[in-house]
Amino acid sequence: NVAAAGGGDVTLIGRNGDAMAEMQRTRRNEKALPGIPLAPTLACTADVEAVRDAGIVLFVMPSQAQRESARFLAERLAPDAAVIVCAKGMEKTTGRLLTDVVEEELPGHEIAVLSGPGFAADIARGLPTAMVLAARTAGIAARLAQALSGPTFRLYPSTDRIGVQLGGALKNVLAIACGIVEGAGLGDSARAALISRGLAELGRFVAAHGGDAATVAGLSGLGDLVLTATSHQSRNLRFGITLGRDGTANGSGDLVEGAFAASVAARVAAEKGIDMPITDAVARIIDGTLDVKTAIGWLMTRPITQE
Ligand SMILES: NC(=O)C1=CN([C@@H]2O[C@H](COP(=O)(O)OP(=O)(O)OC[C@H]3O[C@@H](n4cnc5c(N)ncnc54)[C@H](OP(=O)(O)O)[C@@H]3O)[C@@H](O)[C@H]2O)C=CC1
Ligand SMILES: O=C(CO)COP(=O)(O)O
Repeated sequence: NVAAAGGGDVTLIGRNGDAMAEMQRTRRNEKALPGIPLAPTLACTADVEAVRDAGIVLFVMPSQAQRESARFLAERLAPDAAVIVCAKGMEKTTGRLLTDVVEEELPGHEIAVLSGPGFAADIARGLPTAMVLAARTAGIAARLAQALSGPTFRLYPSTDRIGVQLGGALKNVLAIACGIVEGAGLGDSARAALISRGLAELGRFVAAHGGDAATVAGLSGLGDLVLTATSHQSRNLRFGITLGRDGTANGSGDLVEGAFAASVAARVAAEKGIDMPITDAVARIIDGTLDVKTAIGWLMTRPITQE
């Protein structure tokens, strides 16, 4: 919707033929964006061949579907098409960054990443939103940020693809942690502590992967963490609230990217020797090997160190 509102010629390709035909006809997506009109210039189709004409392709499918989608589209993309990863996560089976995964499947294409604070419904309504577009070079990032920005959607270019995408992936884990704190009734002070100590461990994770730790203080890091740790629009926060309140959180049917990211980040952190106590606790609470009360006791009684 945003890209279309910015004046671009935009086609939304989905795999469900009936749903795409309905969206094209009614100019609504009542399931995902109830009551919000689609931009008049947005075309909706299930015909994947439409991707052949695209100069910029946004990959908005969930993290764990990025590789198979890239593989499926490889033969259909225009040779000079740039791909922008919009999912927030890491590949669960390999622990790899999504830009690396997609690059592996689509050699020769520019692979960028879009991340930061922005709920789909807010963006589609035309509420003011700012996010980050990270690419391999400053020139490519500036070109893509310019192409996708519009009057209500402002993109800041960056060259830190690692920091930007890990900010998006790990803020989901920290949003789950903040939800657990809320659901368990542990108070606003605990949430503030989690946000700032969570940001510290996110910075360590980014630096260990070769990204810029300073990136986490920006939109895709602190910005997105503040949004999803405090707004009940966030699926990750809601998942955490249920977990903190009921001790388990099965079956909302929502996509909860942080549940995948927690286990993969905890595993990678253990392998690389990165200190990630909050992420580790969230992963263990989700897999049922740690209860919330024990986790809090464990986090609070760790050795006292410099902030
Ligand atoms: N929603 C939001 O506010 C934001 C979401 N994101 C990120 O965007 C990503 C997607 O989230 P969101 O759109 O909310 O998720 P949804 O679950 O709402 O939608 C996912 C879409 O991806 C499609 N899909 C799922 N699996 C596949 C597959 N294997 N191949 C092709 N298409 C597939 C689904 O198709 P179908 O309908 O046919 O099942 C559906 O249209 C996540 O990584 C999320 O973190 C980032 C910023 C904001
Ligand atoms: O990433 C998001 C907003 O920036 C969406 O968050 P949730 O996936 O938690 O709903």
